[in-house]
Amino acid sequence: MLVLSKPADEHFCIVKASKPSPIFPDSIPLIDLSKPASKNLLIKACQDFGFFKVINHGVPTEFISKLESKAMKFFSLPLSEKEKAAPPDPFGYGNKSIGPNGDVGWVEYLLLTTSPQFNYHGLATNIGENPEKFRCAVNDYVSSVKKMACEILELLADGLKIQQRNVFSKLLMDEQSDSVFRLNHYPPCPESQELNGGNLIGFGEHTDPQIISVLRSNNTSGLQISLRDGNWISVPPDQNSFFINVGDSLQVMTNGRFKSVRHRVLANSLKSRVSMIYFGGPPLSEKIAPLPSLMQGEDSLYKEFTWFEYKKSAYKSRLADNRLVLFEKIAAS
Ligand SMILES: C=C1C[C@]23C[C@@]1(O)CC[C@H]2[C@@]12CC[C@H](O)[C@@](C)(C(=O)O1)[C@H]2[C@@H]3C(=O)O
Ligand SMILES: O=C(O)CCC(=O)C(=O)O
Ligand SMILES: [Fe+2]
Repeated sequence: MLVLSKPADEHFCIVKASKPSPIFPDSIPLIDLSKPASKNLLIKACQDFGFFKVINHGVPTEFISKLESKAMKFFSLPLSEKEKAAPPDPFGYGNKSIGPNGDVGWVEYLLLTTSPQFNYHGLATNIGENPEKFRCAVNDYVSSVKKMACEILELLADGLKIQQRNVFSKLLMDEQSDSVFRLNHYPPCPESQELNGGNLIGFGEHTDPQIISVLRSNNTSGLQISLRDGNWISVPPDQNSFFINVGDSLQVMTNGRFKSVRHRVLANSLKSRVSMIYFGGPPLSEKIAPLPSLMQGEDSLYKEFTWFEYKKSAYKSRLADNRLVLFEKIAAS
């Protein structure tokens, strides 16, 4: 449970929506991974939105429900217990505070690395149940979701007519891949309804810095994506599907052809939301640059940098900052 000393709106950011955010279920691209023709739809979705929903994804329901119930069990522990796995520096339990630079939201979370070298010491002992079982549930889920993410990345490489089909997926498959896994819990916030047309922020607007993010939530709404015109649209929840975000690194590798999507989560006044997100990232030493085969006749829009450099810079930024700006080449006038 989140415990507050003052009313929620004095702690958190309220976003004013002049009119209720539209829900456009039909406009969110839907990709059926069992259909080979999905390739072209995928490319279009990454160009137009940087966001889409996948069905027939092959992730066993059992892995999803097992991990979700373990996550719920963890989040329902007394705060003093959960805090034994805190602070998130960067991995561990976090509550209201997101990142090191003052961002806050109506959320509590567990942030974990997917690295096999990571031992759950100090974290798992405080996870509220058998640490080995928890670790297994995370590993089963993450391996399966990573496989799906790699399939999507290979379809994308194909769709872009890149010869090396695994040009993106190999970065997630690399032993040194710097990928992250996050469990978020947004408790219901009854005050959120009384905020005079405003909405309490659960997770503030941002783009994900990695290559690709795979998000699954329970059946509670809250996720919104920003369209190119700046309008926010609500994403209807669907616990049987996955939502995919293009991350900043994939935007750079495609020289801006694919767009990393700005998104946020609003607190729900009645229901609690639980989400599980896999952030597929490259090894720290990997150079993030537009692929030469996508650049025929084009100049790179970005300066050269490694994932380590980008991550270091991202972790100095606020959630809502446009982190890529610092890495853009200034266009010659
Ligand atoms: C404020 C921050 C939190 C964040 C690191 C950052 O400095 C900027 C990006 C944030 C983000 C967004 C996507 C993922 O949830 C995350 C784990 C990531 O890699 O970048 C978070 C970071 C975090 O919560 O530590
Ligand atoms: O919890 C969610 O649904 C999304 C959270 C998110 O965008 C993130 O953790 O980067
Ligand atoms: Fe995100």
